[in-house]
Amino acid sequence: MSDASYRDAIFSTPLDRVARFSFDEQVVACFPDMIRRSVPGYGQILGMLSLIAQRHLRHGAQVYDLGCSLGASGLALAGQLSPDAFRYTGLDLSPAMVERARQTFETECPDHRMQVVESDIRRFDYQPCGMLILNFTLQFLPPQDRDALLARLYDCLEPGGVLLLSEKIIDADERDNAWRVERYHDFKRANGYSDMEISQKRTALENVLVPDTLDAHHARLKNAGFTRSLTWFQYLNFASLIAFKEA
Ligand SMILES: Nc1ncnc2c1ncn2[C@@H]1O[C@H](C[S@+](CC[C@H]([NH3+])C(=O)[O-])CC(=O)[O-])[C@@H](O)[C@H]1O
Ligand SMILES: O=C(O)C(=O)Cc1ccccc1
Repeated sequence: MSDASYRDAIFSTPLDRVARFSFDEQVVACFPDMIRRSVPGYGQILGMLSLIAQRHLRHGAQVYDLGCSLGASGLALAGQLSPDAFRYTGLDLSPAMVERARQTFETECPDHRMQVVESDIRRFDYQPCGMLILNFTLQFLPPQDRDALLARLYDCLEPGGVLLLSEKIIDADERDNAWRVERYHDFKRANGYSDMEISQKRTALENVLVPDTLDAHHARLKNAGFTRSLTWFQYLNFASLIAFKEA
Protein backbone atom coordinates (compact mmCIF):
# COMPACT_ATOMS: atom_id res chain seq x y z
CA MET A 1 0.00 0.00 0.00
CA SER A 2 1.23 3.52 -0.71
CA ASP A 3 2.12 6.02 1.98
CA ALA A 4 -0.06 8.72 0.43
CA SER A 5 -2.82 10.22 2.49
CA TYR A 6 -5.93 11.30 0.64
CA ARG A 7 -8.67 13.80 1.35
CA ASP A 8 -11.61 12.22 3.15
CA ALA A 9 -14.47 12.00 0.63
CA ILE A 10 -15.99 8.74 1.93
CA PHE A 11 -19.48 10.11 2.53
CA SER A 12 -19.42 12.75 -0.23
CA THR A 13 -21.71 10.89 -2.64
CA PRO A 14 -25.29 9.89 -1.78
CA LEU A 15 -25.45 6.27 -0.62
CA ASP A 16 -28.58 4.10 -0.93
CA ARG A 17 -27.63 2.39 2.26
CA VAL A 18 -25.06 3.79 4.68
CA ALA A 19 -22.96 0.91 6.02
CA ARG A 20 -21.69 0.79 9.61
CA PHE A 21 -18.47 2.77 9.94
CA SER A 22 -15.36 0.58 9.99
CA PHE A 23 -11.61 1.15 9.94
CA ASP A 24 -11.08 -0.47 6.55
CA GLU A 25 -8.57 0.31 3.76
CA GLN A 26 -10.71 3.18 2.49
CA VAL A 27 -10.72 4.90 5.89
CA VAL A 28 -7.03 4.18 6.47
CA ALA A 29 -6.11 5.86 3.16
CA CYS A 30 -7.64 9.17 4.24
CA PHE A 31 -7.43 8.81 8.03
CA PRO A 32 -4.99 11.66 8.84
CA ASP A 33 -7.18 14.09 6.90
CA MET A 34 -10.39 12.66 8.38
CA ILE A 35 -9.28 12.90 11.97
CA ARG A 36 -7.76 16.37 11.55
CA ARG A 37 -10.96 17.76 10.00
CA SER A 38 -13.34 15.80 12.29
CA VAL A 39 -11.88 15.91 15.78
CA PRO A 40 -11.72 19.34 17.39
CA GLY A 41 -8.50 19.68 19.36
CA TYR A 42 -6.88 16.50 18.00
CA GLY A 43 -3.55 18.25 17.27
CA GLN A 44 -3.53 20.03 20.61
CA ILE A 45 -4.14 16.80 22.50
CA LEU A 46 -1.21 15.14 20.71
CA GLY A 47 0.99 18.17 21.39
CA MET A 48 0.21 17.98 25.10
CA LEU A 49 0.75 14.22 25.27
CA SER A 50 4.53 14.43 25.22
CA LEU A 51 4.53 17.26 27.77
CA ILE A 52 2.43 15.08 30.07
CA ALA A 53 4.78 12.13 29.44
CA GLN A 54 7.79 14.30 30.30
CA ARG A 55 6.21 15.03 33.69
CA HIS A 56 4.72 11.66 34.56
CA LEU A 57 6.60 8.89 32.77
CA ARG A 58 9.26 6.97 34.65
CA HIS A 59 12.44 6.83 32.56
CA GLY A 60 12.38 3.73 30.35
CA ALA A 61 8.79 2.82 31.16
CA GLN A 62 6.44 0.88 28.90
CA VAL A 63 3.72 2.90 27.12
CA TYR A 64 0.65 1.25 25.60
CA ASP A 65 -1.36 3.09 22.95
CA LEU A 66 -4.73 1.34 22.66
CA GLY A 67 -6.35 1.75 19.26
CA CYS A 68 -3.21 3.42 17.94
CA SER A 69 -4.46 3.75 14.34
CA LEU A 70 -1.52 5.14 12.36
CA GLY A 71 0.56 5.67 15.50
CA ALA A 72 0.11 9.43 15.84
CA SER A 73 0.52 9.34 19.64
CA GLY A 74 3.69 7.26 19.32
CA LEU A 75 5.11 9.68 16.78
CA ALA A 76 4.31 12.62 19.04
CA LEU A 77 6.18 10.91 21.92
CA ALA A 78 9.15 9.91 19.75
CA GLY A 79 9.37 13.48 18.47
CA GLN A 80 9.95 14.84 21.96
CA LEU A 81 11.46 12.01 24.05
CA SER A 82 14.79 10.25 23.62
CA PRO A 83 14.85 6.58 22.51
CA ASP A 84 15.75 5.35 26.01
CA ALA A 85 12.97 7.37 27.70
CA PHE A 86 10.21 4.84 26.91
CA ARG A 87 9.18 1.67 25.10
CA TYR A 88 6.05 1.96 22.99
CA THR A 89 3.51 -0.68 22.02
CA GLY A 90 0.63 0.39 19.79
CA LEU A 91 -2.36 -1.96 19.56
CA ASP A 92 -4.99 -1.93 16.86
CA LEU A 93 -7.55 -4.35 15.48
CA SER A 94 -7.38 -3.03 11.92
CA PRO A 95 -4.67 -4.80 9.85
CA ALA A 96 -4.52 -1.86 7.43
CA MET A 97 -3.83 0.57 10.30
CA VAL A 98 -1.20 -1.71 11.84
CA GLU A 99 0.66 -2.14 8.57
CA ARG A 100 0.89 1.57 7.96
CA ALA A 101 1.76 2.43 11.55
CA ARG A 102 4.70 -0.02 11.38
CA GLN A 103 5.94 1.53 8.13
CA THR A 104 5.69 5.01 9.63
CA PHE A 105 7.73 4.13 12.73
CA GLU A 106 10.37 2.41 10.62
CA THR A 107 10.92 5.48 8.49
CA GLU A 108 10.20 8.26 11.01
CA CYS A 109 11.85 7.05 14.22
CA PRO A 110 13.98 3.93 13.56
CA ASP A 111 16.04 4.50 16.73
CA HIS A 112 13.06 4.44 19.07
CA ARG A 113 11.64 1.21 20.49
CA MET A 114 8.30 1.25 18.70
CA GLN A 115 6.22 -1.89 18.33
CA VAL A 116 2.77 -2.29 16.77
CA VAL A 117 0.64 -5.35 17.47
CA GLU A 118 -2.55 -6.35 15.68
CA SER A 119 -4.74 -7.16 18.63
CA ASP A 120 -8.08 -6.60 20.29
CA ILE A 121 -7.40 -4.30 23.26
CA ARG A 122 -9.89 -6.35 25.30
CA ARG A 123 -7.77 -9.50 24.99
CA PHE A 124 -4.18 -8.29 24.97
CA ASP A 125 -1.83 -9.56 27.69
CA TYR A 126 -0.63 -6.27 29.20
CA GLN A 127 2.70 -6.09 31.03
CA PRO A 128 3.40 -3.55 33.80
CA CYS A 129 3.44 -0.07 32.27
CA GLY A 130 3.87 3.60 33.13
CA MET A 131 1.39 5.14 30.71
CA LEU A 132 -1.77 4.04 28.93
CA ILE A 133 -3.18 6.05 26.05
CA LEU A 134 -6.75 5.66 24.82
CA ASN A 135 -7.03 8.46 22.29
CA PHE A 136 -10.60 8.20 20.93
CA THR A 137 -10.73 4.41 21.23
CA LEU A 138 -12.89 3.48 24.25
CA GLN A 139 -15.89 5.03 22.47
CA PHE A 140 -15.74 2.22 19.87
CA LEU A 141 -16.00 -0.61 22.41
CA PRO A 142 -19.45 -1.96 23.29
CA PRO A 143 -20.41 -0.07 26.50
CA GLN A 144 -20.70 -3.33 28.43
CA ASP A 145 -17.00 -4.10 27.77
CA ARG A 146 -15.62 -0.78 29.01
CA ASP A 147 -15.57 -1.35 32.79
CA ALA A 148 -13.74 -4.66 32.60
CA LEU A 149 -11.07 -3.24 30.28
CA LEU A 150 -10.42 -0.25 32.52
CA ALA A 151 -10.16 -2.46 35.60
CA ARG A 152 -7.53 -4.59 33.83
CA LEU A 153 -5.67 -1.49 32.73
CA TYR A 154 -5.64 -0.11 36.27
CA ASP A 155 -4.07 -3.37 37.44
CA CYS A 156 -1.22 -3.31 34.93
CA LEU A 157 -0.38 0.35 35.54
CA GLU A 158 2.62 0.92 37.84
CA PRO A 159 2.11 3.12 40.92
CA GLY A 160 2.62 6.71 39.78
CA GLY A 161 1.44 5.81 36.27
CA VAL A 162 -1.18 7.68 34.26
CA LEU A 163 -4.00 6.81 31.88
CA LEU A 164 -4.97 9.30 29.19
CA LEU A 165 -8.49 9.03 27.88
CA SER A 166 -9.76 11.17 24.99
CA GLU A 167 -13.37 10.76 23.89
CA LYS A 168 -16.27 12.23 22.00
CA ILE A 169 -18.75 13.03 24.76
CA ILE A 170 -22.44 13.79 25.27
CA ASP A 171 -24.11 16.21 27.63
CA ALA A 172 -26.73 14.96 30.07
CA ASP A 173 -28.62 18.21 29.49
CA GLU A 174 -30.50 17.90 26.21
CA ARG A 175 -30.28 21.60 25.29
CA ASP A 176 -26.57 21.82 26.06
CA ASN A 177 -26.01 18.64 24.12
CA ALA A 178 -27.91 19.96 21.09
CA TRP A 179 -25.91 23.20 21.18
CA ARG A 180 -22.59 21.38 21.27
CA VAL A 181 -23.59 18.99 18.46
CA GLU A 182 -24.83 21.88 16.29
CA ARG A 183 -21.60 23.81 16.80
CA TYR A 184 -19.65 20.59 16.10
CA HIS A 185 -21.46 20.34 12.77
CA ASP A 186 -20.54 24.00 12.12
CA PHE A 187 -16.91 23.01 12.87
CA LYS A 188 -17.13 20.20 10.31
CA ARG A 189 -18.75 22.48 7.70
CA ALA A 190 -16.00 25.04 8.25
CA ASN A 191 -13.52 22.23 7.60
CA GLY A 192 -15.05 21.51 4.20
CA TYR A 193 -17.60 18.76 4.93
CA SER A 194 -21.01 19.09 3.26
CA ASP A 195 -24.32 18.60 5.08
CA MET A 196 -24.71 15.28 3.26
CA GLU A 197 -21.27 14.07 4.41
CA ILE A 198 -22.03 15.10 7.98
CA SER A 199 -25.40 13.39 7.94
CA GLN A 200 -24.25 10.13 6.28
CA LYS A 201 -21.27 9.80 8.62
CA ARG A 202 -23.57 10.39 11.56
CA THR A 203 -25.70 7.46 10.37
CA ALA A 204 -22.62 5.26 9.83
CA LEU A 205 -21.43 5.94 13.39
CA GLU A 206 -24.77 5.11 15.05
CA ASN A 207 -24.27 2.26 17.55
CA VAL A 208 -20.60 2.10 16.47
CA LEU A 209 -19.25 5.16 18.26
CA VAL A 210 -21.24 5.28 21.51
CA PRO A 211 -20.31 8.36 23.58
CA ASP A 212 -20.71 8.76 27.34
CA THR A 213 -21.00 11.84 29.54
CA LEU A 214 -17.91 13.17 31.31
CA ASP A 215 -19.54 12.17 34.61
CA ALA A 216 -19.90 8.58 33.36
CA HIS A 217 -16.22 8.52 32.37
CA HIS A 218 -15.04 9.81 35.74
CA ALA A 219 -17.33 7.33 37.54
CA ARG A 220 -15.99 4.48 35.41
CA LEU A 221 -12.38 5.44 36.14
CA LYS A 222 -13.16 5.55 39.85
CA ASN A 223 -14.87 2.18 39.66
CA ALA A 224 -11.75 0.76 37.96
CA GLY A 225 -9.62 1.86 40.94
CA PHE A 226 -8.39 5.34 40.02
CA THR A 227 -8.78 7.61 43.02
CA ARG A 228 -8.16 10.77 40.99
CA SER A 229 -9.13 11.81 37.46
CA LEU A 230 -9.63 15.17 35.82
CA THR A 231 -10.76 16.62 32.52
CA TRP A 232 -7.72 18.52 31.29
CA PHE A 233 -9.10 19.45 27.85
CA GLN A 234 -12.45 20.03 26.21
CA TYR A 235 -13.38 21.47 22.83
CA LEU A 236 -17.13 21.25 22.06
CA ASN A 237 -18.17 17.59 22.40
CA PHE A 238 -14.61 16.22 22.52
CA ALA A 239 -12.66 15.92 25.74
CA SER A 240 -9.51 14.44 27.21
CA LEU A 241 -9.14 13.11 30.76
CA ILE A 242 -6.16 12.02 32.80
CA ALA A 243 -6.39 9.44 35.59
CA PHE A 244 -3.61 8.87 38.14
CA LYS A 245 -2.59 5.73 39.94
CA GLU A 246 -1.22 6.72 43.32
CA ALA A 247 2.53 6.35 43.76
N1 LIG B 1 -11.39 -3.65 20.22
C1 LIG B 1 -10.42 -2.97 19.61
N2 LIG B 1 -9.12 -3.36 19.73
C2 LIG B 1 -8.13 -2.69 19.12
N3 LIG B 1 -8.33 -1.58 18.37
C3 LIG B 1 -9.59 -1.15 18.22
C4 LIG B 1 -10.69 -1.81 18.81
N4 LIG B 1 -11.84 -1.15 18.48
C5 LIG B 1 -11.46 -0.10 17.70
N5 LIG B 1 -10.11 -0.10 17.54
C6 LIG B 1 -9.29 0.86 16.79
O1 LIG B 1 -9.38 2.10 17.45
C7 LIG B 1 -9.05 3.14 16.54
C8 LIG B 1 -9.94 4.33 16.80
S1 LIG B 1 -9.32 5.83 16.10
C9 LIG B 1 -8.00 6.17 17.21
C10 LIG B 1 -7.13 7.33 16.85
C11 LIG B 1 -5.71 7.21 17.34
N6 LIG B 1 -5.64 6.78 18.74
C12 LIG B 1 -4.99 8.52 17.14
O2 LIG B 1 -4.67 9.18 18.13
O3 LIG B 1 -4.73 8.86 15.98
C13 LIG B 1 -10.46 7.02 16.61
C14 LIG B 1 -11.30 7.64 15.57
O4 LIG B 1 -11.12 7.29 14.40
O5 LIG B 1 -12.18 8.49 15.95
C15 LIG B 1 -9.17 2.54 15.13
O6 LIG B 1 -7.92 2.48 14.51
C16 LIG B 1 -9.76 1.13 15.38
O7 LIG B 1 -9.27 0.16 14.46
O1 LIG C 1 -16.61 12.51 12.37
C1 LIG C 1 -17.25 12.33 13.41
O2 LIG C 1 -18.49 12.50 13.46
C2 LIG C 1 -16.58 11.94 14.65
O3 LIG C 1 -17.21 11.75 15.62
C3 LIG C 1 -15.08 11.81 14.70
C4 LIG C 1 -14.54 10.62 14.03
C5 LIG C 1 -13.29 10.72 13.42
C6 LIG C 1 -12.75 9.63 12.77
C7 LIG C 1 -13.44 8.42 12.73
C8 LIG C 1 -14.68 8.31 13.35
C9 LIG C 1 -15.22 9.40 14.02
